[in-house]
Amino acid sequence: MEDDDIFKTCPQHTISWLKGNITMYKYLGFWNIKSFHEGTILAQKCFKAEPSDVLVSSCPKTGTTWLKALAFAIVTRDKFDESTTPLLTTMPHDCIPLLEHDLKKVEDNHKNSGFPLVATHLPYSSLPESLVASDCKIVYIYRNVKDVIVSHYRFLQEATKLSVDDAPFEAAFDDFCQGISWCGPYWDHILGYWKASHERPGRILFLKYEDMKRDPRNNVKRLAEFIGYPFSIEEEKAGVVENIIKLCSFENMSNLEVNKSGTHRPEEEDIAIENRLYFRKAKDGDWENYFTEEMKEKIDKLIDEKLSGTGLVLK
Ligand SMILES: Nc1ncnc2c1ncn2[C@@H]1O[C@H](COP(=O)(O)OS(=O)(=O)O)[C@@H](OP(=O)(O)O)[C@H]1O
Repeated sequence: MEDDDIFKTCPQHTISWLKGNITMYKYLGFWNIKSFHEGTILAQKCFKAEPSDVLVSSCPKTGTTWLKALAFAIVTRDKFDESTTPLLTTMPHDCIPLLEHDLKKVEDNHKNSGFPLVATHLPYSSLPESLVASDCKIVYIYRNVKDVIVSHYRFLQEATKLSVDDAPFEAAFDDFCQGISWCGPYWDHILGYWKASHERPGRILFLKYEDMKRDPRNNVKRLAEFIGYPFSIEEEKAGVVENIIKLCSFENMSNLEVNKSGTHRPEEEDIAIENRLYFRKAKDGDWENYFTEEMKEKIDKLIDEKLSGTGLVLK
């Protein structure tokens, strides 16, 4: 089937709380805008994984930007230090190519640079076959569902330049609960990777946003070790772990000029986003400022049902 025919026949949803500014399509079980689905199809057809690839994966609004910054700083620390790293002048999303959008850049890296990091928001079931069949390492970050709902809502509301009053949170919450969110259903996205991690132990590292905030040192060390760039004893003594944590901290990143005034993908009208929108509050529990008691009960019940027996906690 031609790509255009696929999108004529698959379910679509024009987001009412964004005044119809965004239409999402449900393809292979997950919601996204058309251009990212098209990029997915291309990656599925063409991408050939290399054993050295390290996939940095997430559902949007779960800590992707932070994880990308950390992974980039870890992998490039032999080349750059805190005063020379590209992270000072380039926003983290522009430091790691996105599989479903920047395939050519990923392929160039394979040929020319040996840079191992590849980012994706793809659900596990949509990953290109060669990647699933390979032994590439996958790092997956996730976050409590209530803060993801608020982060998702505020990001799209700001990106579409609507005021909070013009974009009712209740409708955004209802869509999310129906699974209609960027790369949603959120629970299915996580469960795909979670189940795969049990089928292939040692292949997928799960990092929880809240755990990383509570204990960045241990989690950054786990990350570095897992992706094959462990810190030496000398590096630890010299404070390299702490320096990377500080460099990638919300406080530091959100105050860099590039992240205050730059734009991500400025040349692409449909997805150009001001960098500052990727750095909002980074507070655990901001959901309490948005949720009614009823909403809290509804999402807790839904997540209990969806994750029952899996061992995952998303509250
Ligand atoms: N460095 C750092 N440390 C901790 N937290 C950070 C950092 N950078 C971004 N953020 C917060 O992450 C939330 C955005 O999630 P994502 O980066 O996954 O968004 S996206 O998928 O890339 O659009 C969003 O959370 P909310 O503030 O709750 O909306 C960002 O503020």
